[in-house]
Amino acid sequence: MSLYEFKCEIPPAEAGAIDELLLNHGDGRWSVVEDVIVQQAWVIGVFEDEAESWHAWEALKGLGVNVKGSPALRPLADQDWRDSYKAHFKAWKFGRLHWVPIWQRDQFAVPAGDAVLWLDPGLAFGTGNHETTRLCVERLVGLAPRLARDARIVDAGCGSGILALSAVLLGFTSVIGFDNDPEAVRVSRENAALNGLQPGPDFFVADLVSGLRERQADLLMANIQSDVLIRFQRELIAAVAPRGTLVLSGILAHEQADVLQAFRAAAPGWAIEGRVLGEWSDVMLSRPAALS
Ligand SMILES: C[S@@+](CC[C@H](N)C(=O)[O-])C[C@H]1O[C@@H](n2cnc3c(N)ncnc32)[C@H](O)[C@@H]1O
Repeated sequence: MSLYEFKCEIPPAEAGAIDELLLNHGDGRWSVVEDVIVQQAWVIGVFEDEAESWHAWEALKGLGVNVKGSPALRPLADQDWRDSYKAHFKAWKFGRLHWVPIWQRDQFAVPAGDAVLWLDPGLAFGTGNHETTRLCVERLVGLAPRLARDARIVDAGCGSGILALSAVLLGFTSVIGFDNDPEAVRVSRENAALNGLQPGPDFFVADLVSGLRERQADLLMANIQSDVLIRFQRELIAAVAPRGTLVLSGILAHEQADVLQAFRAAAPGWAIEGRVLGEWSDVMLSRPAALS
């Protein structure tokens, strides 16, 4: 059976709002793909036939989605469907770390003194070409010099494993990652193997309750959407060790004030601050050594 890909460019500044609209509307056939390097964004849907594609397109326009240009519809061969995500992953760097698609391994020259994480995200989230991942990576790289090599690093909602694997690349030896999507855990393990990081981080299937139960992290990163972060704030806060840090991402810029307010109230005495990157933002909390 041939599937059809329906793709249309959207204004990049509206990508976050459109993503949220689709999430609220509950139509999982569409996704928003952004390339923050070339500043372009698209809505992409995969459908069983042409008629269904056009029907879904009309429904999408009915939601008031602002599009740029004309949509493109094309049949997908099985291999196309499996590989369509590859068009949206571009190599990028921060400091001396590079994140590079595995299919560029033969062409990519790693500059002397730099380190590279080869990634095949498959259908899991986490190429780094999204602001939410970049915000976390920048926090991780920024905090790394202040952390002991055996600091306990936790990547909650690991997606492709990019954050946990980056931590290993930075030299951390006690790293775990979990996700409630078994496919993400499979992809994370595969990415660990691609980089020869075996034994790499311990990746396992868990949600924020089971994954954080009785856990103490020196750095806990959770790039998950705002409502989920707020719903599980008790579990997230409880899993941070004294002097530890909690990095929250996946927060639309307009939601940041709500997340700051919720976590400030739930973690009195902790330092808290946030940054904004485009339409997205993060929140970082630092637990004091002891609460008076
Ligand atoms: C935005 S992706 C982040 C992936 C990666 N950590 C990154 O920074 O690019 C969020 C991930 O969290 C997972 N997730 C969502 N809700 C979760 C929950 N309640 N417990 C565990 N994982 C969850 C999703 O399956 C997804 O893989």
